Order: sequence, then C-alpha cells, then structure tokens
Amino acid sequence: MIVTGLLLAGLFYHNPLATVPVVAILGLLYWLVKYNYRFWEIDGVPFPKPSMLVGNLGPTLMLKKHISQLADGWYNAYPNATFVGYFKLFTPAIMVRDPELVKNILTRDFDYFATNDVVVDSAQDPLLVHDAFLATGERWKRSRALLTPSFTGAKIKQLFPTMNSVGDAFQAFVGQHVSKEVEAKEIAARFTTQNVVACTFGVDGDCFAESESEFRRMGKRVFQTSLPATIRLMLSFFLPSIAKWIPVPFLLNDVDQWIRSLVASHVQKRSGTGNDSSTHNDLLQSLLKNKEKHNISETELTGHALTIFLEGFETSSGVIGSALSMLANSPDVQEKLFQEIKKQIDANDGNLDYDVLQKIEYLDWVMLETLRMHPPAATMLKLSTKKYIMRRGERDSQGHDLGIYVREGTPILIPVLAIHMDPKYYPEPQKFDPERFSPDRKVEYRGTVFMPFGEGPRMCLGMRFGQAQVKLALLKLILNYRVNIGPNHKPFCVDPRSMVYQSKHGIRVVFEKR
Ligand code: HEM
Repeated sequence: MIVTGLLLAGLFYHNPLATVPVVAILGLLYWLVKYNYRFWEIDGVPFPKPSMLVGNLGPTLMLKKHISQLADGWYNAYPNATFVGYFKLFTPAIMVRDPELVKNILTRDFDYFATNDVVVDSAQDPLLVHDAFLATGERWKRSRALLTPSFTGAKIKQLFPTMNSVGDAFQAFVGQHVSKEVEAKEIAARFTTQNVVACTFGVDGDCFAESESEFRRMGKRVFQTSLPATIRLMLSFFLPSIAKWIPVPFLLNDVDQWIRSLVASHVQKRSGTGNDSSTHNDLLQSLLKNKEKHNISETELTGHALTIFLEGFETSSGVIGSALSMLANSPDVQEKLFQEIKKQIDANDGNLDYDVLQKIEYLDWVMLETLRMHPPAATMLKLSTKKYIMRRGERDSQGHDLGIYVREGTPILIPVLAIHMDPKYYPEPQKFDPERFSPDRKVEYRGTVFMPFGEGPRMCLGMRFGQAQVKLALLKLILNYRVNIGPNHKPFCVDPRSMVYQSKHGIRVVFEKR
C-alpha cells in the first residue's frame, strides 16, 4: 500500500493527467478483488475474513504458520458448520468439518474429488508423474494397480524375515548410543531407509554405519529442491496455472540420475545370464514380474521404485519418532507396552514373526494413538474434478437442503488433525491414551473421524508396510531399552516449512538399557 502510494505520488508530480487512468485501473482491480472475496458471503457459507491478495493463507505463505494450524483455527471458530469457506489467494476453497461429508468426499463421491491438490508435469518430472500420490486420471489408476500387489498382507508377511533382521541391526545400532542424546526421527529414518532399501532392492543400505550412507544422503536429497523449484512448488499450490509455465523439475538432477542408475544396475544384474531371478522376493522383483505383461518402460519402472523409496521411509520415521517421544513422556504406557510385548514373545518361545507382531494389541493402540495426535498428513488437500452439490444438513422453510454448488477445480481441505483432536470424538484429546482404541472403548461415529492413512480409493497404498515397520521398530527398542526425554528436548512446535506435521525442534531422547 505504502509503495503504491509513493509511486502514485511520483507519477502525479511528473504527469498529473496520467494519474487518472492509473488510479481508475487500480480502483477497479481493488473492487474486483474485494468483490471476489464476497464469494462465500453471497452463498451464505461461513468463512474467516481474507486478507487483500493472499486470501486466508498469508501466514502459511509467509512460512509463519503450518496450514494445519490455520485449519485448526477455522475448525474451532465455526463449531456448528458442516463446511467452512476460505480463499487460497483468490480461489474460493472449502474446508470440510462434518465427518459424514468427509466420508462421502473420500469414498462414495470419490469420483468428484479423485485428484490431490498438487501438480507435476510429465515433461519436467518424468519419474515423479508415476508416483501414485502425485499422479492423476488414468496414470494414477495404472500406478495404483501396478503397486497394489506389492503391499498386500501376504507380501508383507513374506518380507517380514528381511524386516526383522533390519530391526535387529537397528536395535544393535541404538545399543551403541545408550545414555547419549539422539534425535529420534533421524535414527528412525536410518532404520526405515535401511528397511525400505532391503525390501525393495534386497541389498544392505549401510544406514547404520558411522558415516552417512549414500541411501540416507539421497533420502534427504529427495525432499530437497532448488530455489526455482521451491518457487514453482509454492506457485503450484497457490497459482497452479502459472506454475505449469515454469520449466523446472522438482526432483534434483543428481537424485534423478542416482535412482535411474541404481534401478538400471539392479535390473541388469537380474537379467544377466546365469542369474536366477526367482531367488529375489523383494519389491523390485514384484514390479519386474509385471514389466513385460503391462509394458512398463524403464522410466516408469524407475518412477515406481522412487515412489516406494520416498513414500516408504519418511512418514514412518516421523511416526516412530513421535511414538518414542510420547512413550518417553508416559512411563506407565511405556512399561505396559514392554510387558505386553514380552508376554507375546515369551509365549512364542522368544521368537518374533509377522503373526506375533500382529497379535500385540497394545502395540497397535500405541501406534494408532500416536497417529491420532501426530498424523504426518495433518491436512489432506484435494481438488473437485466435476461440479458437485455439497449438502449442508440445514433446510429452508420448504425442506430443501441449503447445499451449494461446488465448481470444478475447487480446492478441498480435510482438517485431519483438527478432527482427531475434537473432544466430541476423543474426550481429553490432549491425553496420550492408547486404550481409547481398545474394542470396548471404541465408539462408532457416522462418517470418518480417524484417517491418518486417508480413506477410500486413494487411501495410503503402503499402509500395511508402514504399520509393520513402525511397530517392528517400537517393539525392538522398547523390548531392549527404556526411552527418556533428552536434556535438550524442546516441546513440540510444528515446523511451518515442512509439508509433513513435525516439530521444528526435532525430538531429543536418551535410551537406557533395560
Ligand atoms: C505410517 C506411515 C504412513 C502414513 C501415516 C501414511 C499416510 C498416507 C496418507 C495420509 C496418504 C494420502 C491418502 C489420501 O489421499 O486419501 C498416503 C498416500 C500414499 N502412501 Fe502412505 N503413509 C505411510 C506410509 C507409506 C509407505 C510405507 C508407503 C510405501 C512404501 C506409502 C505409500 C503411499 C502412496 C503410494 C500413497 C498414494 C496413494 C494414492 O494416492 O493412491 N505410504 N499415505
């Protein structure tokens, strides 16, 4: 505003006549933007007051607040609303509050909301376009269909001996750091990276070595972007129509080259003469089995391997880190977990297999309660793909629902964390209480009130794998060590720069041998 005023003053000083059309155009633009911000008022939808030009996402755009914090504020400001309007810069967008409507959007009416609100371009990112999370339309259906057989319960059971030996190595690695303060998510990421690499390529990723392994280094690089790519990422969220004109890939060039040559070398080894591919039962082999049948190109195959690598370790390591901090803060829960794990392992003559892991109910509840309070995807962002009538549940005098038409391309926000922390569904929501997931306390609600893995046809594809690795890591650690909060730990404070919901201070813990 001040800059505009100074510019106008300068213009008036040099050429008073030219000021008239400039002021008129600026006035018209101002009026248009103001009028646009009346969109929800005209439809009678409650909405927080937008700021000029940035709408309601200013604090997120300025990296001051995580989008889940904004969603939390809107959720609590309109306790009786089925849905709330907001503005993504100029675009009218909707946050859905009502669990029944959430369920309809994610399941029954999925066809209207089949796309996630992120844009990748096949020319810029030929590998990432195959990522099931980022893909759209027919390409999404294909990616989902090709990856699904790799993540069934039977396949995870088959992979479990590999996971178990990675778990043993993890436990030994933590043993070298007892009584020292460590960052929980970082050590967990070493485990999940090592595990995903072992299960995908059947090799030792060397993630427990003193110096940083190549896989761990690339695991970090895969989430880094160049400055132009960061700008494109912000634009693709806020102004997607402009973002598509910026010819910059999201994936860094060295990561692109690295994953291509890694996959190519493994494929070549397995196709070499005398090499028996039936000896491999890893995830790459599951993909290779279908390569000819489904006409999968090298690029597409590499894209799927990249998906498994990047989706496979990051969210799970965050959940393991959060669970460790919860357990460190709740010694009673930690002790009970230890007793329950020990009871089941002892009953199986000291051996661990996939069925035993599945039997430890309390371990399940600890994981689920962690996911309730710290879901990595604290908000889910979807796009409406066709015109939809969104019902409000309120009726006019003639009994008609006061629903609204949602236009194609409307961003839809599902406030996962805000719903998980609503005392209406979870009494004393701030209390870490795993037993709220026990069958005798579980309450059925109409609609969806627990969705750390999403819901419906786009629900997390690697959920079973993720759950198995989170539970395995917790089992190995709690059976052998006591975890305490570290002296330099700072209370949880969400990192506004991060896509996933995580603390900007990290999670500092100390392990002690049992
Ligand atoms: C505990 C760990 C994990 C959590 C909390 C998690 C959570 C999620 C969530 C919330 C979504 C979006 C769902 C939606 O849009 O409705 C998602 C999608 C996805 N996840 Fe996970 N995830 C985890 C682990 C994994 C693992 C280990 C893999 C693979 C190895 C994986 C692969 C995927 C893929 C491919 C998608 C996209 C699915 C689609 O759009 O069709 N995830 N995950």
